[in-house]
Amino acid sequence: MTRSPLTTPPPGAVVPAAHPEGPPPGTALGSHYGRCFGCGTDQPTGLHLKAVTPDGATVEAEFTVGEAHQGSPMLAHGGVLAAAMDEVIGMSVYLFRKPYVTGRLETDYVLPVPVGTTLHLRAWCNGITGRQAYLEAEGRIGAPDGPVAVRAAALFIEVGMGHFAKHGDLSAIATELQDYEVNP
Ligand SMILES: CCCCCCCCCCCC(=O)SCCNC(=O)CCNC(=O)[C@H](O)C(C)(C)COP(=O)(O)OP(=O)(O)OC[C@H]1O[C@@H](n2cnc3c(N)ncnc32)[C@H](O)[C@@H]1OP(=O)(O)O
Repeated sequence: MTRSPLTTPPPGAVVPAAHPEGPPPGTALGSHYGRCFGCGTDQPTGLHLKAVTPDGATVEAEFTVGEAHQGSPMLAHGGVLAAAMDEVIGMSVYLFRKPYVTGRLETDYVLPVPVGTTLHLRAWCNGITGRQAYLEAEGRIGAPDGPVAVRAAALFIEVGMGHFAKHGDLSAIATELQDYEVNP
């Protein structure tokens, strides 16, 4: 992965263990919000990521590129692929049971991804220090050990739930998402 210093964990950043109250290994991770473009089931043109955590600390997911996801004819749009990486990385950091948002997302596009391809995504944490979490993901074509098509590195910033109350609609999240403390 080609990455900038902004997404490289500094010395002293720690990779957390699975949270004791997090999902057990093998748990399917449902959608956090039905209208989410990444994982929502009520978003017709969304990515409909299907995710599982194999170990309570990382995420594996599948995303099948559809007609609605094209950039050039019958090939996935780069922004859509970045959205898939953002989503799977977001799912992985929320395993640590604190709300984070994307601060920076860097993407390497390695292979074109045709419509109809199922991308096998994997995301993991390289370290957390203070409010900053350093994460990484890859997307492989056709199988978990298929050729790498996309790689991403990200900096996520921890926020309080007040972030969503101030800037968005906390009640819409809170009604669907029971795992988080909703008081800012
Ligand atoms: C509910 C469950 C749902 C569960 C959801 C599961 C899946 C969701 C997946 C999708 C995730 C998204 O797309 S989230 C949506 C896209 N992202 C956003 O909308 C975020 C918009 N940006 C912001 O709101 C803000 O900029 C923040 C919160 C990121 C940071 O603002 P702040 O809180 O005031 O903090 P600030 O002091 O600026 O920054 C804190 C530290 O981080 C550093 N920092 C901040 N931003 C950056 C940056 N872009 N690049 C480098 N470094 C940065 C600062 O230098 C500082 O370092 P130092 O001085 O401490 O060293």
